[in-house]
Formats: sequence, C-alpha cells, structure tokens
Amino acid sequence: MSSETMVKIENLSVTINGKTVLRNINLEVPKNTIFAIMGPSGSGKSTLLRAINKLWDLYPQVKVTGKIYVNGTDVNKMPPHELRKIVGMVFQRPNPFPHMSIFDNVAIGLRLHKLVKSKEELRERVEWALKKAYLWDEVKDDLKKKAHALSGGQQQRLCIARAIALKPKVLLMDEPTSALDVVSTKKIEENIVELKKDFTIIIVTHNPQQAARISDYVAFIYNGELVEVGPTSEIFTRPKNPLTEKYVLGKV
Ligand SMILES: Nc1ncnc2c1ncn2[C@@H]1O[C@H](COP(=O)(O)OP(=O)(O)OP(=O)(O)O)[C@@H](O)[C@H]1O
Repeated sequence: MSSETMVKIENLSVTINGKTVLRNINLEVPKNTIFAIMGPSGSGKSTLLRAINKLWDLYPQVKVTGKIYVNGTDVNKMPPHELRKIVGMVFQRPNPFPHMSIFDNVAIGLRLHKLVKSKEELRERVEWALKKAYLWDEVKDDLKKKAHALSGGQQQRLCIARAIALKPKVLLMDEPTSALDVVSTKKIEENIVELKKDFTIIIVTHNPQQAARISDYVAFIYNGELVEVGPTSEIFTRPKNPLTEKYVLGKV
C-alpha cells in the first residue's frame, strides 16, 4: 500500500440476510483528500461506509468479507475503541446529544477516551474543534446552551465538531447535508473542503453535483458494484463507463 493511501479496501463484499448488497469492492483513498461515494438510492453507499468503521459487527444478519486497512492497519485487528479514535463519523441527520450542552457534546469523546490531561486542555480542544467546524463564532458566548436549541445546520456542525475533536485520521460522512437547506449545505460543503487539510474525508452522496463541487475523487456504485472510480474531473468530463455518464447526466 502506498504511504499516500489512508484507506484501502480489498475485495469487500457484504451480505444482509443472505442478499449480496456489495460485491467485491476495491478502493484506495489517498490521504488528505475528499473521496465521494456516489450512486442511486439503495446502491450500497451507506453499507460501504459502515463497513469501514465496523458498524456491522453488531448485526448477526450482516456478513462482511474482504479487508479494510486504515492508515496501514487491518481494521479487524483493531479493538473497536481504537478504531473509533481514528475514524470519526457524521450521519445523515444531525444527532447531537440533545439535552447535553454544546460544550459537553464536543467534550464527551475526549473525556471517554481520556485524550486530554487537564480542564484547560479540554477547553482548548473544544474551542479548536468548534472553530474547525465553523461554529465557534455563533456559540462561543453560549457554550452551556443545550444542543437541541441550535438550528439543524448548527447541530450538524456540532456533530462535525464532536467527530473531529478526537483528531481522527478519517472522517466518514453519510449524506451530511441531505437534511439541510441550501444555505446550511453551502456552509457545510465549504467546511468539508477546509477540513481535508487535517483529515481524509469519505463522503456518501446521492447528489452528483455535490460530488462534483467538493470531491477530489469519486467512486460510482451501482447495484452493489463499483462501476468506476477516479479523479472527480475525469469522472465528470470523460467517464469510461456509459452507465457513469448516464448517472452524472441525471439519466439513471
Ligand atoms: N439494516 C438493513 N437490513 C436489511 N437490509 C438493509 C439494511 N441496510 C441496508 N440494507 C439493504 O442494503 C442495500 C443497500 O443499502 P444502502 O443503505 O447501503 O444504500 P444507499 O446507496 O446508501 O442508499 P440511500 O442513498 O437510499 O441511503 C439496500 O437494498 C438496502 O435495502
């Protein structure tokens, strides 16, 4: 594996209740890039993302085969709490802990993983994460406010802050803007582009325009199979597979 690769997926297949939903997927995600996984509804995008941080382990009806390496280590050889430290996740709907304060939402992972040594360091890290998530200016005078009092877009930025507070290597984002309006979507897209300086980002989207706007690489998944993968500019201007061309033109 190249030292420039952050995530490598080899021959990944997933079956759920005996039905194959992902077949023989091979991908390499370079460090400090935004890597989009796009495809129509039900094509297996979320299933792939969930396999990377082993969310399927708790489901006996789901069988995952193949190998996934993060930063050179096989995820199956990492205890779940170690994997959670290096792989953060942001979900489709903002899911902060609603009755916890803004500060505590960001601090919780740092406290659980004992990643900071003092209250001062905790405060600094929370501020750092909120700034990185473009939320600090809006909440800095009100860190004790409960998370449910924030708007949907602010809640999603809080979830981004919560995920990046641990300084993971990889940030998985499952359609992070699909529940948001155009203005919040734009803010979060700008934020994601900034975040790639510090993290490797894998983002699932069913919106080809979003992949075109923000990603460096795109994998197009259709019916559980990888149809095409490559630099975003090539996939959108010179797709090799006619199915990719149809999809990016909105004809699938
Ligand atoms: N928990 C589950 N139990 C049963 N089947 C599931 C489960 N999760 C996913 N599937 C099936 O796996 C297939 C792929 O689903 P997945 O959610 O990965 O697709 P997707 O591309 O992310 O779709 P969407 O854009 O609609 O979120 C679908 O056929 C879906 O019905």
